[in-house]
Amino acid sequence: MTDTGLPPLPVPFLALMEEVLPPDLRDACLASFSQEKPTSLRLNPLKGDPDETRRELESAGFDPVPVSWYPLAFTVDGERRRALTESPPFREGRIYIQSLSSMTAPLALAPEPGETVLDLAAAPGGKTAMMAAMMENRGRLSAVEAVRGRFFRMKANLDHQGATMVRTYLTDGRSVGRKCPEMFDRVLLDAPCSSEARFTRLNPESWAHWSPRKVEEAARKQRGLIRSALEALRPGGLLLYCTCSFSPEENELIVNDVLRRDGDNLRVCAVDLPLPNRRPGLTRWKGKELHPDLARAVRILPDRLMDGFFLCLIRKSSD
Ligand SMILES: C[S@@+](CC[C@H](N)C(=O)[O-])C[C@H]1O[C@@H](n2cnc3c(N)ncnc32)[C@H](O)[C@@H]1O
Repeated sequence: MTDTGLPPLPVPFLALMEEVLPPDLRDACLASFSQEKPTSLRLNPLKGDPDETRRELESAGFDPVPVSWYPLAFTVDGERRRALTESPPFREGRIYIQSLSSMTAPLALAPEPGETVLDLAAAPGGKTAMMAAMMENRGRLSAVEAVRGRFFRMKANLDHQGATMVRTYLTDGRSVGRKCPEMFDRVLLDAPCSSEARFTRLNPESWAHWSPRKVEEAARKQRGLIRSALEALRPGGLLLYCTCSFSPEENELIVNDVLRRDGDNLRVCAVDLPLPNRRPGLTRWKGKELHPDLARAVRILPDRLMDGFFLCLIRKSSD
């Protein structure tokens, strides 16, 4: 037990945070692991008029607070979460409860109606459904998931959200690049990861399965998935790689690996998201210089509203 009376975070994790967090923000970031965040939600235009849904939430006393960088996102008091899940807008799929960090990935990739898009690690489908809404259910959106139980949960979620354009595939994402080379305009790889950004001292179970070895296992899978994602991307297309982990081994080092192998054909692009808590990706780790383009990757630092997140937008050259 520590000052707050809450269980302490694991020591190796705290050592990692010491290295990856900017010194001036370290205390505030670490304090966020002890705080209950508000519940965030996204209005779903595929199932109802967003203005009407927002007014309905207001009339029901949820006091939705707008999020400055995304007009369809709101937060409500965390104590109202249960009531929210029992409300008609939630039951009818007109809102989706989703972390704010999670919403940044589709926004950074910015799929457009009519495009051909791949979500390579998609369950439970929150980002897939958001992309279907951004694409107005027009074009082609393929969602791949390797774990059977999660796959069927995703299908039910997509159905509930009115994401009718999505084709779902129960398969290993590492095989997709080979089967569908250069097919997609945009690819989202929200990679399976060690989920370090989900840790909360309010629930020690959140890190029960974590260890530095798990990070290495996740990194191995991520290396296979990113290669498949790049193979599936058409020349000139965009890949968004993201995780909810802090470990550079799962983030910058994964991208560094593909940039070193195929740097002439890949370029890291700037992500246009006005978040106050974003910082550049690392360009140096454990005494090793990384590809300088990684400064254009984004580390979202945890705060009282958002979980930590990593985003990297990569364009494949068109020739
Ligand atoms: C971070 S979660 C995705 C969350 C999802 N994008 C969302 O926002 O709802 C990563 C997913 O990848 C799945 N996964 C793990 N290994 C995979 C593989 N080899 N191919 C495809 N999906 C995989 C996991 O089961 C998990 O559902």
